[in-house]
Amino acid sequence: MKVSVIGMGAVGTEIVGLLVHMSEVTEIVAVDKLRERAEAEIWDFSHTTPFTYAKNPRLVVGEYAETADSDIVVITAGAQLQQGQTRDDLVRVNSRILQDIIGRVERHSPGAVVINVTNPVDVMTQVMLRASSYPRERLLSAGTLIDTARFLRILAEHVKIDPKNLYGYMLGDHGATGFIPWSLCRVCGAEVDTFCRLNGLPPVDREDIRRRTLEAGFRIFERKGNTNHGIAASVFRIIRAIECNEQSILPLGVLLQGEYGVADLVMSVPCVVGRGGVQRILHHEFTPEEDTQFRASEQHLRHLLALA
Ligand SMILES: NC(=O)c1ccc[n+]([C@@H]2O[C@H](COP(=O)([O-])OP(=O)(O)OC[C@H]3O[C@@H](n4cnc5c(N)ncnc54)[C@H](O)[C@@H]3O)[C@@H](O)[C@H]2O)c1
Repeated sequence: MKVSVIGMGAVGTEIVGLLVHMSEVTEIVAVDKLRERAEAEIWDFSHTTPFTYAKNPRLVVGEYAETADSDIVVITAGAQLQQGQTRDDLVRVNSRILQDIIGRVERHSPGAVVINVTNPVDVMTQVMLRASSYPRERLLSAGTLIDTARFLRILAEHVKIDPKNLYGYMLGDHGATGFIPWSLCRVCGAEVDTFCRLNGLPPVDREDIRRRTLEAGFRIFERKGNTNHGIAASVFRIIRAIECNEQSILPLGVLLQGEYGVADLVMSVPCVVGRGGVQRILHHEFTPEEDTQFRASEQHLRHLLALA
């Protein structure tokens, strides 16, 4: 499998690291407008291969021509969030960058699955869908997978159970209007409140957990100027699901065309992910309160899209 990463900054580099050390991919191509920086990262990674037990993939730094016939293309290129900016401030500048990038990517890899990470991630994915011929199942956004990881981590601390054993998501939008559909969340098969009551734990403060989940990225950003480990692990998780045709359920940003009553908008909902990208969009009956939150996400994303 050949994976190309466009944008070798903090996030792209971390994704390449996970691919080099833990995946089965045979070729990794790195592209960045700062070519020397990408070269340095790839050379540095090449010096890990004598000591790692991974597949020793072919490592290439190149222009778009070298990405030809990629199975997966990950896009992390773009302007970085500046202190005091919201993800929403990036809309205009990143729209222009990504329209250009997706044209080049499609020219060389029309059959690839494209995973977008650049923020605001769902809106930028829709911008690229409009600027290309990729079908919605093969041009998707990392969506709320990172928010879901943060949520599960926080919930895990409350119930004192490994987060991999918990079930739940953050959905809607990777931004201020992301929400937790508690009607979907389960611990040991039980609703979270029921599990806590039966196991001597205090009930969860739902609003507090949502607030902490949404603030987690900003708290990291304030201290180190970016977030990269969690999002890179999220993208690696998507790549593995595709590579192994897992048919795992992941909350990703996908173009909704009537699902959940939403027409023509990329939003994060539970998707079945395997070979070829999003194989199915799952349907869930939200409670009235969750549905209100979902509509708030929809309105927020439509507002941002109008800025693009
Ligand atoms: N979706 C998420 O959950 C999530 C999480 C973290 C970061 N992000 C987003 O991912 C993006 C990358 O974050 P980062 O921390 O790696 O930023 P970064 O500034 O470290 O890296 C961005 C890279 O893109 C390159 N670049 C810019 N324009 C380019 C172009 N036209 N062609 C090729 N390369 C280009 C830059 O040279 C730089 O190396 C940002 O938009 C950030 O907001 C998203």
